Amino acid sequence: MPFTIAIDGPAASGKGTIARALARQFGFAHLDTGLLYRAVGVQGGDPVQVAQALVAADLDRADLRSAEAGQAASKVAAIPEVRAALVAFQRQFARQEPGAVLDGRDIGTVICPSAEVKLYVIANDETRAARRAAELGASVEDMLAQIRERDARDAARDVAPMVQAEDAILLDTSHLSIDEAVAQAVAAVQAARG
Ligand SMILES: Nc1ncnc2c1ncn2[C@@H]1O[C@H](COP(=O)(O)OP(=O)(O)OP(=O)(O)O)[C@@H](O)[C@H]1O
Ligand SMILES: Nc1ccn([C@@H]2O[C@H](COP(=O)(O)O)[C@@H](O)[C@H]2O)c(=O)n1
Repeated sequence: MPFTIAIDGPAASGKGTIARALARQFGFAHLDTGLLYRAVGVQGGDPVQVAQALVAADLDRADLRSAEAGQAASKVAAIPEVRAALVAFQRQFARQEPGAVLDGRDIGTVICPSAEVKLYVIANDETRAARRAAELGASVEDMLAQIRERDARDAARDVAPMVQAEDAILLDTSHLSIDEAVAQAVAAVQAARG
């Protein structure tokens, strides 16, 4: 049986950093599911048709990490038919042996509700904005406004809103270095694996 790690949380909280580190540590595959919505958001045209036609190669576009792609993603992510079109791809990915790490907003609640480990990664708004600003070379004020707008939209949508799964472990990275955050996540996975 594949071992699945589901990591959710708001923008720039450190989900992807932790997910990549766990995948490396345990030899698992990793999917940053935000890339699916970013790829749909940047392509233009009818988002539902774009989502239905999405292939893995679409996730390799160089412009998907931009702040604009993030904003576009959170708008198309509120469309139920877009989300429905992307479910099979994510669940198929999660079925890999020996395991997979998926990070996003609804992995522990909707995509992989039976995941062996669920983490909900948070950090305070100012910390997240500062980290994202440093990453993208943008202003902290702009990033703060954008992540707040995105979080509000992601939490308020009717279908698969961003919410902590009841059985998810809360990991607040506000005052943790990357190494400290990863160490806590590794410990949670090791505890679950026995
Ligand atoms: N504990 C930490 N301490 C300092 N910087 C961190 C920490 N965790 C992550 N970062 C940095 O913060 C930025 C955002 O992290 P990351 O991309 O992992 O967040 P995310 O939650 O996956 O974001 P998104 O939801 O937008 O994909 C990156 O530049 C990353 O290197
Ligand atoms: N499982 C997911 C993953 C992402 N989204 C939406 O995509 C936006 C971009 O995601 P990042 O993780 O790359 O920041 C995000 O703001 C969500 O709107 C989603 O809905 N579900």
